[in-house]
Amino acid sequence: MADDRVISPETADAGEAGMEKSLRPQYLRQYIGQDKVKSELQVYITAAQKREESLDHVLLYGPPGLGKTTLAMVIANELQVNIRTTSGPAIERPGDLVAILNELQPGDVLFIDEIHRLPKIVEEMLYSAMEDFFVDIVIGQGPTAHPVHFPLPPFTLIGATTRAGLLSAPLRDRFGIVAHMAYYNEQDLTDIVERSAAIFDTTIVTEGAHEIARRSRGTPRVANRLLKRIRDFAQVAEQSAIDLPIVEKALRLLQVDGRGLDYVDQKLLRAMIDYYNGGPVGLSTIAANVGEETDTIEEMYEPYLLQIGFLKRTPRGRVVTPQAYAHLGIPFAKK
Ligand SMILES: Nc1ncnc2c1ncn2[C@@H]1O[C@H](COP(=O)(O)OP(=O)(O)OP(=O)(O)O)[C@@H](O)[C@H]1O
Ligand SMILES: [Mg+2]
Repeated sequence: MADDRVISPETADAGEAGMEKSLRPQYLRQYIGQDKVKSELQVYITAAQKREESLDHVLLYGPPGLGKTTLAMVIANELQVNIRTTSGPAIERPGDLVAILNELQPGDVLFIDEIHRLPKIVEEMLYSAMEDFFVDIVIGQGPTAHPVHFPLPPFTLIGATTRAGLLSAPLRDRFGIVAHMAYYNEQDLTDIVERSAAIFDTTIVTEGAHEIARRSRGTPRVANRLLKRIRDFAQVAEQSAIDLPIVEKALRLLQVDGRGLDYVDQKLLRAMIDYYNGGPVGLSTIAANVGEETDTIEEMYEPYLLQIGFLKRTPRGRVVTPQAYAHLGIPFAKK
């Protein structure tokens, strides 16, 4: 069910992945928002360049679609080095990691997406690679097996994760730079929509861009996807520019409400209100009610609802807030 949601923060398909590539900013100055992360990175990048050293390892964490992969590529561009991209689940054995590390040139960036999903033995091998730029591997089997010390060029590991909490302490501690990606504010998202529209060669009025921003759940990936859908609506309506009425009409048809909630969010909140008087309700109960996995609720639906203050976490479970009642037009009775 989650896959067909227009406001899902995850990449939908290969077509969307291609579109994202064309929309990716290349340099820090084109990267909109995340000002704190950007200004810190700028300092570290400049310092590393002055010392002619590799940049410290960087951990990027935050919800899906906020620009972690994009930022990793931007960092490599700023450093003027190559980037090698892989992901935690793709590196199955220590040998896979050695093969990747072996290809790195001094100063290169190795980007490991979903780094919390690295197999344990691979992760342990990464410790010495990160800290002292070597790995010890065993070559051969049985009586002929012998350890080999394998020096590596200095490199920068950039790890990305949506779940920093799932990272082991030894791994987390080896990142000199830890950057928390925050949800984007409306102004930054408006700028992102306007920038993307320009790349698509589409005219959009600022009120239209702002309306898309308001309903994008603080997430550039969602903003770009909504823009693309709305652009189709405008095209079919033979409208040369995207204005506010066409944005509103399209989002009504796409069932994305004024705060960016869709039918699943609404169903989730309403089930909590109708059956549990607004909570507290346990995560597994909520999941059963909307027919989703608990992980999906925790990673994809809940963060935004918590962020905008529609849900609250308490020791006894999740609670629907008065703001959510107001948004849904349901009278809130104090308990
Ligand atoms: N700061 C930004 N400025 C402009 N566009 C951005 C920015 N951040 C992200 N985007 C756009 O949003 C899309 C999604 O970004 P990206 O793939 O980097 O997210 P992510 O955090 O890696 O997501 P995931 O957790 O799913 O891997 C990209 O196509 C990019 O164009
Ligand atoms: Mg990514």
